[in-house]
Amino acid sequence: MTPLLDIRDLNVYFDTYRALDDVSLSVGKGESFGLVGESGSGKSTLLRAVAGLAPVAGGTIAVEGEEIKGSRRSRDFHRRVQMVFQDPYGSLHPRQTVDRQLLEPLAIHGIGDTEPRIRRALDEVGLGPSFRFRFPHQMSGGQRQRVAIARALILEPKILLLDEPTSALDASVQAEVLNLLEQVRKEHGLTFIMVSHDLGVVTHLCERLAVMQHGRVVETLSSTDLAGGRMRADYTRHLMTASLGFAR
Ligand SMILES: Nc1ncnc2c1ncn2[C@@H]1O[C@H](COP(=O)(O)OP(=O)(O)OP(=O)(O)O)[C@@H](O)[C@H]1O
Repeated sequence: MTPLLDIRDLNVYFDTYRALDDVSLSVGKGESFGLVGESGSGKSTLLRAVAGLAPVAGGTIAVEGEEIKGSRRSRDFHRRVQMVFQDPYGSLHPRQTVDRQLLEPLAIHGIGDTEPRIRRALDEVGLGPSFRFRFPHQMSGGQRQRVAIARALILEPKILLLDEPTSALDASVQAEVLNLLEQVRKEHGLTFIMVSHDLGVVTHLCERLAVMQHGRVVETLSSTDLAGGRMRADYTRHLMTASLGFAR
């Protein structure tokens, strides 16, 4: 079966620094796939390269078997693939209401029925209509991230690229937002590729994961194998031992 997202031999350079070094991975439809690895290993760069936000020097990215060419992403790409960033304060416009921020993608894509869509999107992320005319600074971090998720979902994409979506939030709010993500994934049959430095979060939410080190994928394995200590690479074992609560 054609993978929903297929990445082959991807290379990204920042000047002469090789941030991604021949990275290959495939993610199937409806799968929840994690990216883990130490800081600077290239996890965010991989998501950003898929989204057209990092300079790809070589390799291919295909969505539903169709190769994505160049650095500019088409409207069609954005209907299929959306990204949620770590810091919703940075990703939301500070001087626009929630309503305006949800309307924008609909307007860009020429989608009508905006009223019910905006109401539904807010409802889906657990925010009532009273949030519609608030500005980002009038909401908590968790509520802002819910708006960012609503904005990503409003175009009904197939793939969500999640870059540490809860790491800027308090521990109690993190769990709520992770549960919300899991719920919307199941309801919409979405495919997730999620970066997290928290192995506990990744094994809980993702069925499979890739372990990255120095811009390379050192190992791809299932969460069950990771939790059961059935890894091949020493680095994966090291990462797991270093992750508090997973030491064995
Ligand atoms: N725009 C950029 N310009 C120059 N170097 C960059 C840029 N973005 C990332 N890098 C470098 O590429 C490497 C990989 O960064 P990346 O953000 O992908 O790591 P990461 O695994 O997501 O780390 P973290 O968990 O800390 O977010 C790092 O050495 C980083 O300094």
